[in-house]
Amino acid sequence: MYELGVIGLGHIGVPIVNGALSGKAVSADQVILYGHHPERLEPLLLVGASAAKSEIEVVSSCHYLLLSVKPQSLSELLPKIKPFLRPDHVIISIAAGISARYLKNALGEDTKIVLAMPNTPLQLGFGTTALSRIEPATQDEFAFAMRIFGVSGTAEEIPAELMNEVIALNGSSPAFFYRITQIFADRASQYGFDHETAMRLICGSMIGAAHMMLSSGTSLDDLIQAVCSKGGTTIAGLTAMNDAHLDQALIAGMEACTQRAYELGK
Ligand SMILES: NC(=O)C1=CN([C@@H]2O[C@H](COP(=O)(O)OP(=O)(O)OC[C@H]3O[C@@H](n4cnc5c(N)ncnc54)[C@H](OP(=O)(O)O)[C@@H]3O)[C@@H](O)[C@H]2O)C=CC1
Ligand SMILES: O=C(O)[C@@H]1CCC=N1
Repeated sequence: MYELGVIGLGHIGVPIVNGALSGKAVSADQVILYGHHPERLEPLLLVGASAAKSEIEVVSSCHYLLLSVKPQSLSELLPKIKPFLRPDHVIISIAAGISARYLKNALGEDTKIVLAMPNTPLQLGFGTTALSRIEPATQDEFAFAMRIFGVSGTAEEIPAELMNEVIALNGSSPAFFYRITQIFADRASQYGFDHETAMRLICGSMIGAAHMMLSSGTSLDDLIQAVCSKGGTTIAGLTAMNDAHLDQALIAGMEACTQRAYELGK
């Protein structure tokens, strides 16, 4: 019996397994994998994980089952695996919008579930994952899931009712931040900066600002004030951004992200 089985090894599945192995949350000989693209599994097999020939083989031979397929693939996958589930199985689902109710309707009322929303920076050890324990999964089982993600960054327990809303905060937000950075970088290149220099300056400022927000003990208002010299450049920039409806653009993005999660879970 393997401790961790994984079905679906794509953009996020592979880095989750990589991180869990290198962070020693689970040992490679305790991991069995099944994905549609065998070449993506190869680096994981080289370090000692096992490959299954089917979804059923994974389910039949693991305790924790990480589902990292797209939400749209679950309607086909869940009925396939249901006959092979045992009461001790713990399903760890990272599928955006897929609630515990959806999973229990498909797999059975007593299914042990952990919902998790990770993000891709976990591939560099800077992930932030939000997790929720669903009864009857035990605290020890939840702790295992927390470790799987926590070794690749940080892991936070959140209420299950907020799993869709958290996607805008961590799951999808890296892409929002990349897009904002792209806008800054494109403008910087028009000013004459080479791309690499601009990226170092912009991203370095983002990292510095993030540290200030998390560790300086100063409120967001006071941090903003400290940058805004009276009559200076920052207040001019912020005023123009506010006049161009920055708040509305970002809030609309968050709302569309959350709305899509609810649609995917129907
Ligand atoms: N990408 C991200 O940043 C994040 C993604 N998520 C969630 O993670 C999940 C995966 O997303 P992502 O990695 O981006 O998607 P990908 O499409 O990159 O990966 C999913 C993989 O699962 C494969 N797959 C589908 N059905 C099966 C099956 N029955 N057996 C084995 N493999 C299967 C797909 O193969 P095929 O190519 O044939 O479809 C694909 O390779 C989604 O539910 C998403 O909501 C959560 C947080 C962040
Ligand atoms: O875009 C998506 O649907 C997934 C979920 C969060 C990040 N990527």
